[in-house]
Amino acid sequence: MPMDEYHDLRVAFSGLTDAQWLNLHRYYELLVEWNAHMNLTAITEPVEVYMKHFYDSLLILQAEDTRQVFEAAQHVVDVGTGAGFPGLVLAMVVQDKQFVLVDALTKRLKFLEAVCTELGLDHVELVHGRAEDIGQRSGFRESFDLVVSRAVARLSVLAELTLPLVRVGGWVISYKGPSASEELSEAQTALARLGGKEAFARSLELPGNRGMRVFVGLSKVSRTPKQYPRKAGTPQKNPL
Ligand SMILES: C[S@@+](CC[C@H](N)C(=O)[O-])C[C@H]1O[C@@H](n2cnc3c(N)ncnc32)[C@H](O)[C@@H]1O
Repeated sequence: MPMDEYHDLRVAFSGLTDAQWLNLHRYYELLVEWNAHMNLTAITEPVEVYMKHFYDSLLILQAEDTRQVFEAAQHVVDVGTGAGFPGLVLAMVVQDKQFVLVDALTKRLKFLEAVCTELGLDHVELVHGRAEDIGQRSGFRESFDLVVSRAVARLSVLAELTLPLVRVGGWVISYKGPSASEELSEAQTALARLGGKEAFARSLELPGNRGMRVFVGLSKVSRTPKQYPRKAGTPQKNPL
């Protein structure tokens, strides 16, 4: 990486310790290495990975309302984490919480396992499965303080994949883009049925014209009725 780009990145990530910075670097190397034989990310150029995956994942720590929710949470789950965004990046810089990373694809979990083992991230649990099934499982259902999720489904569907996992009083923070307000109006029935309530939509710019991140915060105000989530595939085929 050219020195000026390295310098700009170091400034963008200046809140990190040297150890965290080195861990992110190793994560980057493993991501690109594994990506050569499996589909983990379309973005591989170093600065773009750092900004669009790592920096974006950590943006939740920057706005006041999202940071407060995140800091108050002890037990966090990332639904549809893929190659670890945002959950694994957050776990690399925050050691005093328990993180669960869920994904439906085994091969992505294998990659995450390799990263966690090499970097000694023993506060991260990897769970293979569909959110619809995990949301009905005891030990997972209504047991998390916070669900985070990026690029998994529209809010009307995502609400059914995430709200059943959250305890009453907990939160879902979804990493959305400019379609957030449209998705929110489409999701009102789902929120009402699942015990969720729209609490905030916070927009932040990614540096260098890389687009806008809109965090949608949903609070869990009442228990989710037992029939939700419905069986795997139904939320997507027939959104509430
Ligand atoms: C487009 S990728 C996004 C990955 C990552 N969150 C990111 O932002 O780069 C969507 C991921 O969600 C997972 N996924 C989709 N539906 C799911 C479900 N119902 N339960 C668990 N994982 C799911 C997919 O396997 C995939 O890894």
